[in-house]
Order: sequence, then structure tokens, then C-alpha cells
Amino acid sequence: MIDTTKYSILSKVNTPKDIKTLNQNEIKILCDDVRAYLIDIVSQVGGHFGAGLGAVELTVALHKVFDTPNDLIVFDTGHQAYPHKILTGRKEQLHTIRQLNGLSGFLKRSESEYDAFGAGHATTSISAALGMAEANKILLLKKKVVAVIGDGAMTGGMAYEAMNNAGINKSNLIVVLNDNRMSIAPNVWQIHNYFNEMIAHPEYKKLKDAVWDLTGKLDQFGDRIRKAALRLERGIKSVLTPGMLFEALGFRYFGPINGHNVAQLIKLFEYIKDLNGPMLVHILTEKGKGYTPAEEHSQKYHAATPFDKLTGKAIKVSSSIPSYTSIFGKALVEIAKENEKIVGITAAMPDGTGMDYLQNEFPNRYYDVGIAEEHAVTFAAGLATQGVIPVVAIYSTFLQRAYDQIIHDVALQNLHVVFVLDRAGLVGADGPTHHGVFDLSYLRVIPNMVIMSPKDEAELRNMLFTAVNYKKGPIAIRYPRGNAVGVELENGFNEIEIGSSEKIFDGNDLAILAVGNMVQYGKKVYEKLIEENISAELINMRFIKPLDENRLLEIANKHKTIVTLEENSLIGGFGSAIVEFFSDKKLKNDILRIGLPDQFVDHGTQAELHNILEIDPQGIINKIKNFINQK
Ligand SMILES: Cc1ncc(C[n+]2csc(CCOP(=O)(O)OP(=O)(O)O)c2C)c(N)n1
Ligand SMILES: CC(=O)[C@@H](O)[C@H](O)COP(=O)(O)O
Ligand SMILES: [Mg+2]
Repeated sequence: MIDTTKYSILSKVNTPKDIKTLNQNEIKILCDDVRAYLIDIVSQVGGHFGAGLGAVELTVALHKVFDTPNDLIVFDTGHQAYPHKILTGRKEQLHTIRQLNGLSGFLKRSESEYDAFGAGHATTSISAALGMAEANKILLLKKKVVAVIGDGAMTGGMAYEAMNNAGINKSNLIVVLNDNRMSIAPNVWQIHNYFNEMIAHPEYKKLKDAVWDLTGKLDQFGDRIRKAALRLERGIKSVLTPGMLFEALGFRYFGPINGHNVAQLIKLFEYIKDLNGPMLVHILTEKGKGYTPAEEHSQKYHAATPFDKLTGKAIKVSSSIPSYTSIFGKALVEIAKENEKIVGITAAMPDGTGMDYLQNEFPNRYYDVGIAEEHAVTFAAGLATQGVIPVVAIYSTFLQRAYDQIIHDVALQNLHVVFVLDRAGLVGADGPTHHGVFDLSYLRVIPNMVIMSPKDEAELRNMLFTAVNYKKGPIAIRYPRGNAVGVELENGFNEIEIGSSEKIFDGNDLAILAVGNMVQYGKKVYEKLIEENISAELINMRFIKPLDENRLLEIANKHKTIVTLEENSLIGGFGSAIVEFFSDKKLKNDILRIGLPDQFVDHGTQAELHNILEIDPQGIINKIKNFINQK
């Protein structure tokens, strides 16, 4: 908890109405206070960092000029909204952010009337804001609507779908493009290259200088001509800069302007807020602005664990057990060394997915397509038609974006695409927008799809090797966020027979069928039940599709009670597959499905959430005992 009274102006600001009365100098101090407070809090509790630092002046200017919450500000993605939370009545709670029962790490309508639209996934803001702008027309409302979107989120196709629609409708909508040239990693936005080439182009420079010299010679007309020339230069720039792209989509383009000059931002927003039609304000900012380590290493400080404010060094020592992500990244390089047909694809998440290992080793076999998951999948399908083996690494939650592409472009054509779903299961602090809890359900219904989940990092390596060599169609591997188990890794790889399972422990009283990381909980449950003289046969099913049917028939004959364990929604997940199998075979066993309920799960640590949802060992045991004792 930080005492906010030490911030001279922020201590007097609780909601945007308190900003309206501040003068220009107090506004500047408020920006410094918000930045300092953000650094204080995130250094203590961790969270998203660089983006918020880069959005301080923008956020202050927006709440200064617009009448929020009546006027609507729609932040894209939401990780940059900590300054927004500080200025909209939540500064005292900021230290609870992303913690159980604390503030959400993103925008959440149920958390605040100032959060016009929920966020978490990128590139939704313009579409949502356009909906609000059109609602204004239909309901004869007078609300101003502003979308705030980063250059990374602008690599998502939905942004152009929305802008096209806004242009056609001539909607009253302001889009602020917060351009810091960064996504999480350096951004892959071709517009940046165009912009750089144009401004750097000698012809552009000659033209600009010629105009400037000309006005110098006509100095008897003094500044009037120079000002006209400046307008001309701006006109040329807006033709030659990204402005042309947005102007073509029907947006009036303003910029690029300095996104850290709060006075200039206020002046511009005051000038445009009552104009009609779609407008785009292009601001240039620095991710991590105001905190040197975050300015110098903005990819590293995109999100931070608690750190020493003076040195920037992380306080928590990381575990010696490797993450599943790093195991995947290293294994992919090992396998790619022996198979030149393999390429890796990420949707703007190279280090989050571990694809950065391939990027470093084989840069010309690595693709960062931007925040464009839909494109990533169909791009992979195109590669696969030519015999290339694409490994598409996309978080479980973000792969939801590309559902039709998986069905229509990959599975229907039975193309060999390897899907690697990191962050499968409950991810923890990022909460319901990021939990990867539906992939077993959404993939299992797709014909031709093979789905497997490793019990530990050694099995992950072999599953990746198996998937790359499968060749008969689409195949997916899913594993959780965080550290693996800490088992010994073998040298090389062993292919796993598709649809095969593995007996971990024998037992006579009941059978536990587990997939993925839940096998580890199954082991703990086995050990605790043995202490109570209950012997549970534990099977690592490995494949959610196809199922090991021979194993299931053997289990059905041997045990009356069967328990399934998965970290996925129970609806349509692994347990559902087992129930379907037993029903189709007219088998009369008692089946207890343990997994995630039909609800959105809030944020907290993974352990806290497992405990609350009773999918941790003790919760599983309680459920098994209750089930066995049921009449
Ligand atoms: C659909 C989707 N894919 C990936 C992500 C992961 N992600 C979160 S923030 C981010 C980069 C956003 O870059 P930008 O919009 O430029 O914002 P900045 O962090 O630079 O302020 C990415 C890729 C996401 N939130 N949503
Ligand atoms: C805002 C966003 O979507 C990403 O920053 C995400 O929070 C990353 O998740 P991990 O921390 O699990 O990589
Ligand atoms: Mg950016």
C-alpha cells in the first residue's frame, strides 16, 4: 500500500472531474505523479508496466478533455490502462491489481463505470467504439467516443475491418493510435517501414527544404508564407505518411504528434472533439517512458514481476525448474536442426511462446505475423500445401481467434499443421480473458484433429517430435503456463504412438484417467488414497483425441468407478469424450468428471484458483469420496 498523499497533485485527484479544474502546470505535475505512482506500485506488486508508462500523458489529456464516464474511452487490449485506473477512482486499490479479489489487470465493465468496454485480447477497441458511436446515432445520444489502440494492436486485421466500416458510415469516432514501435517484441508493422522510408527519403527532404528555402527568400511576406509552407509540408506529410492509409479509409488524419506533450494533446483533443466523422490521431510515444530500465529494455518490461525500483532488478528469484515454454522452444530448435522443412510461426508472442529460440537459431525459418492469429493459421495452411511443416505457437486463449481458419483452411483439407498451445488451463493473474480453458472442447469437435497433452517436460519433447513427424493432418499439443515438473530429460526423442496411453500406477478400487498436467495431481491423489487403503489405478491418457479405446475397454471391465481429470471446461472436454465413449459402447460404469465449471474464472494465482475450484489434490479426493459415497 502506498501513501498517495506524497504526490502533490495526484493526492487531490480521485476521479476525472478533479482534473477539469487543474491548470496547465498542475496537469504536468499530475502526469509526473501518476508515472511515479505507477512505478511505485508495479515495482512492489508486479504487472503490466511499459505500456502504462507510455500512456500517462495521453490518459490525463483524455480525461481532462472528455466528459468521462459519459463520453466513452475504449482502451484496446487493456494492459496500458493502469493510469486510467489511477485516475478513475481506483488509485487506492491499484496495489491489489491481478491478485485474488483485487483489481483486474485489464478493463472490466463490472469493475468501473469508466471502463467502457472489457479488454484483454488485442484489436477489439475500434469495433467496440464504432458500435458505441453508432448507438449514439440510433439513440440520439451526444456521447463522444474515443478508441485508444497501439501500433501492435494495429497489426490485427479487425482494426481495418472496423475502420472500413466507420469510413462507410462516416461515424463520429476518434481513434488514437498510440505508436511506440513496440508490440511486446519490436512491432512488425509494415507501415512503420513505409513511414521511415518516406520521411528519410532524400526527395522528401529536398522538397521540404525547397519549400522552406523559398519562404526564406520571400521574407518580405514574413511568417505568413512560412506558416502556409508549414501547412503545405504537413499536407505533404499527411499524403506521404500513414495518414494516406487512414485517409483512404475515410479517417481525417492528425499527426504524428508527441504523445508525451500533454499540453499539445489537450489542445488537439479540444480542437477535434466536436468535429464530425471518423478521425485518427497518431501519437508517437515511448514504451516505458520515465523509467530508464523500461525505456532501454521495453520488451523485458512489457510486464514485470516485483523489482527493485532503484536497480530495476527482479526481486523474486526464478525457479530452477524450466518453464514448459522454454522446453518447447529448445526442443523445436533441436528438431528443426534435423528437419529443414520445419518453420515456426508466432502471432507477436516470440518470447511468450518460446518461438524466440527458433528466431535466434533460424531467423529465415521464423515468422512473426503480428497480432494476426487468423492469418497465422491460414498462412500455415498455405505453407503445408507445399510440404513445409509449420509449427504454429499460439496461446490457447488467442487461438480462439482463428477457429474457422483451423476448421476451414486446415482440418477440412487435412493439412499437416502443428498447433502448439501454451497457456492452456488457468493462467492465473491475467484472469478470464486469458485462461486457456476451452481448447480441448473447441478442438475436439473438429474432424481429423489430433490432440495431446504432456504429463511433464520429457513427454512434451516427445510429443513435439511426434507431431512434427505425424504428417497425416492437423495435430495439437497443449500445456499450461509456468514451470514444468523438473524431471530428467533424455537425449534425443522418441515418437509416441498416436492414441496410446500410459499406466502410471496399478490399482483395484477405481481408475483415474488424467491428461496433461493433471497427471501430476493424479499422482498426489494416488499417494493420499493409498494411505487410506484405497488403491486407484492411474492412467496418463496422453491423447484427448483419438482416445486409447483398448485401454478404456480394459478399464471398464476392471473398475466400476472411473474418474477423469482435466484442466479444461467440463463441457465438451476430455471427460465428455470418455462419457461419450462409454455411452456409445453401452458400458454402465460410474464416471466422475473433474475439471472446470461452466463459468468464467476470475484472476488469482494458479494454486489459489485450483484450490477454489477443487481441482487440486485435496479437492479431487473430496470429490471422489463424495462420489463413491453417493447412493
Ligand atoms: C489477440 C491477442 N493476441 C496477442 C495478445 C498479447 N499481447 C498483449 S499486449 C501485446 C502487444 C500490444 O502492442 P501495442 O498494441 O503496440 O501496445 P503497447 O504494449 O506497445 O502499448 C500483445 C501481442 C493479446 N492481448 N491479444
Ligand atoms: C496483455 C497480454 O495479453 C500479454 O501481455 C499477456 O498478459 C502475456 O501473458 P503471459 O504473461 O502469460 O505471457
Ligand atoms: Mg506499441
